[in-house]
Parts: sequence; C-alpha cells; structure tokens
Amino acid sequence: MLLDVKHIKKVYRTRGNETIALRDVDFGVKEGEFVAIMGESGSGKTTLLNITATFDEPTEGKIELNGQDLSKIPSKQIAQFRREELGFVFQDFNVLDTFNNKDNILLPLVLSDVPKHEMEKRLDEVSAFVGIESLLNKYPYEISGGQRQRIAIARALINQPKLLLADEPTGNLDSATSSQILDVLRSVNEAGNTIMMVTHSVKAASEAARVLFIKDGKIFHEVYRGKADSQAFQERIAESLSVLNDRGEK
Ligand SMILES: Nc1ncnc2c1ncn2[C@@H]1O[C@H](COP(=O)(O)OP(=O)(O)OP(=O)(O)O)[C@@H](O)[C@H]1O
Repeated sequence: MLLDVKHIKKVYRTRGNETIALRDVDFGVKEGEFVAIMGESGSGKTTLLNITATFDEPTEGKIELNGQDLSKIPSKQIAQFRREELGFVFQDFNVLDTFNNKDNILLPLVLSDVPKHEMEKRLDEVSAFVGIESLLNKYPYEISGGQRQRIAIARALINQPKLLLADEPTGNLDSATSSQILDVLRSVNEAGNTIMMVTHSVKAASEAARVLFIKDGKIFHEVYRGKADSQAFQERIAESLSVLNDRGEK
C-alpha cells in the first residue's frame, strides 16, 4: 500500500466545543490508484486531506506514506517532505502572481536545490505533458483559470511526488474547462501517478477508479469503477450520493 490511513480520529477543540471531524477512518491507496473522496459539506473531507498532507495531525490513529509514519517526521523536515513526496492541486490554483509561470513550476525544485540542467529537463517534460509550453513566460494573471490549473498541475508534478492530493480541482472552472482538466488528471494517473482527490462533482469523481463516500466523519460506502463506462459509473456515484443524503434526512 502506498498510503495507509489507519484508524484516524480527529477532534477539533475550540473554546470548550468539541467537533469530531473524523472517526475511525481506515483505508489504503495503492501505488498508481486514483481515488476520489465525496461527501456532504462538513463531512470531514478537507480534514482528511489536510492530515494526509501533513498540514494537521490526527487525534488518534496514524498515516503512513510508503511505510513512513507521518507523525514521526521531525517538524524541521516537514516542509521538505511535503515538497518532495507530495504534490498539491487546489480549487483556487494557488499559483503566485509575482512569479511567471515557469518560475511557479520550478519553485519546488529551487527550494530543493535541484541542479539547473535537471530543472530544465523536468520543466520540458512536464510542460509538454500538461500542454503549457506556450504559457511559460507569461504570468498567472495573464492566463485563464484552466491554464492556471495546468500550471498548478505541472508544479505539483515537477518533483515527481509519490502522491498527488487534489482538493476540488475543477471547483472554480466552467464545465468545458473542467473536462479538459479532468483529461489532464486522467493522463497524469495513466502515467503511473497516484491521486487522491476530494470533489463534489460526480463527473470529476467518475475519473477515479474508486470513490469513497464520507458521512459524519466516517467512511460510509465505496464504489469501484470496474469495467463500467464513464456514464454508468457516474450513475452509480449519483445513486450512492442519494443514498448518503437520504439516510442523512431520516
Ligand atoms: N479548524 C477547525 N476547528 C474546528 N472545527 C473544524 C475545523 N475545521 C473543520 N472543522 C469542523 O470539522 C467538520 C469537518 O469539516 P471539513 O472541513 O473537514 O468538512 P468538508 O467535508 O471538507 O466540508 P466542505 O465540503 O464544506 O469543504 C465540520 O463540522 C467542521 O465544522
């Protein structure tokens, strides 16, 4: 298993209030898998992603990436770990307007002291893969949302991370652009990269091979695409969501 999420519980304590955001969440992600996580607002998806990303720590349980217990990484090495082992794609792109697109993509390599010729080689590869060669010398504010998300995906891939974490990557895009970004994510996965993606979108989730449904901080259900085509898988996902919501209303 590349990612092992072991009996995670997360309790937020704020001024006497206690919120149990995750309870006994337990699953694994194999190398090369594409897993989507769905659930209603407040069900714990972002909490799970944040803990996997080492932005936060579980109250109980542990997460291992390639056998490495995330809680054992010394705090001084956390930033380096994130930069070298994980890639991030967010809803709001998180690219820096003060750098041009090329420097945005290269930033993780600069911070990791990768030699210049290696940087150029990886930049060429990743730019061709994501289809952004003509955008490299522009700035993020000069390009469209979909193009910005491509830059963010290139930046996430440039360090050849073990795991790509995506939080609602099509949330700020129109449907045509979303489809293009989903195509990119599919090819990223087909090239062997492991992806864990939080999404509200049935269409986005249907790109994954497996969808986990979270409800009230617990994994409630999961579906595998198997041999289903995209349309059939979307119907199954939508059906699972309606069961999830129905039971919530009772
Ligand atoms: N920093 C925090 N302090 C206290 N409670 C929090 C904090 N972050 C999240 N929560 C609570 O934990 C629960 C899970 O929240 P989380 O953000 O993980 O849900 P989500 O499924 O990602 O929701 P959304 O789809 O709206 O982003 C919610 O009840 C939320 O109010």
